[in-house]
Amino acid sequence: MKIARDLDTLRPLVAGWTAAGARVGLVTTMGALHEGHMALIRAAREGSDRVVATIFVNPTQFGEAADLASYPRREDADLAMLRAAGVDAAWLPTIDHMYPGGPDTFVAVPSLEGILMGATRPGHFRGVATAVAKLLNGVGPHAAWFGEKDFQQLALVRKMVRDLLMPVAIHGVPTVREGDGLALSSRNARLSAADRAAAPVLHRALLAGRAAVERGAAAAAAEGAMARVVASEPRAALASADCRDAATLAPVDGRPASEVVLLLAARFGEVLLIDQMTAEPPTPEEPPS
Ligand SMILES: Nc1ncnc2c1ncn2[C@@H]1O[C@H](COP(=O)(O)OP(=O)(O)OP(=O)(O)O)[C@@H](O)[C@H]1O
Ligand SMILES: CC(C)(CO)[C@@H](O)C(=O)[O-]
Ligand code: BAL
Repeated sequence: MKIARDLDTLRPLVAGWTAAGARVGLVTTMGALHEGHMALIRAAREGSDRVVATIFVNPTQFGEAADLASYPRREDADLAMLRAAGVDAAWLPTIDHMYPGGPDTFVAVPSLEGILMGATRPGHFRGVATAVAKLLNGVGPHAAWFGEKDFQQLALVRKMVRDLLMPVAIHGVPTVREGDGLALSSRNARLSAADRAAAPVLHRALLAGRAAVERGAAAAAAEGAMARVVASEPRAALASADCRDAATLAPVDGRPASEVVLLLAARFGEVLLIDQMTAEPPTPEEPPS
């Protein structure tokens, strides 16, 4: 596996592969890798001839300096995991390479960046869109893979790529979970033992929300069902519980007519965890013929 820190190293490598007819796939990460990231790498390997993985803790998507400072960094272990997973090149850009002269030019997706998690973390998605645009431009892949756990991020990246006519396919990968249902996340390592034991309440709440949607309940009732399950866990502080149209993230009035996504965010101590699940409403009864 090649390791590149600047574009002068990365670009000739990718250009050589592309010239030889290889399809180059991309997986972007912020490091502290786990099995969720490995699922993205496996999907990228299946859909590409060469895979580039990036590790970059992007400062412009962090609101609180403390969150950025405490973000886990484990470069040696991460590189060993990428190598073992068959990644062809790891790109670890420096802050100066990503933001020469400091952050100035940004990519905005106003319809998606201020809602849901964007309301809880102002500025976060502008930073994500900007970093992803730069990583896509740096590598020039035929396709890139993102986790459904960060559902709003995936929707935002799809929209940005469509709106900016970027020649890349965006693929979603289902959320990888621990045996007790907790979605794998780099942030889980920051949970106390008691909060770690409490955190699977998010998954149970999503299952309750999905059951409500599948019974034909209104979106507000599914949101209420999720909120009640989270409230039953004293260590969890609910940040948001939403039932939205899965394709557009628009609010749903009354009973959903098509696939929805249930989105949950809750704090366990200082740690904000998110999770999501899609759900299909029951098909309406066929009118008698
Ligand atoms: N459990 C998971 N299953 C599938 N994909 C995941 C999972 N966790 C993260 N990903 C995906 O991995 C990519 C890189 O995410 P990132 O490096 O921020 O990891 P993370 O564990 O989500 O970290 P954080 O704690 O900041 O949320 C994103 O596309 C993200 O959606
Ligand atoms: C997509 C991403 C790499 C942008 O910094 C980050 O938000 C992440 O790891 O999910
Ligand atoms: N996985 C999303 C990155 C973040 O929370 O900043």
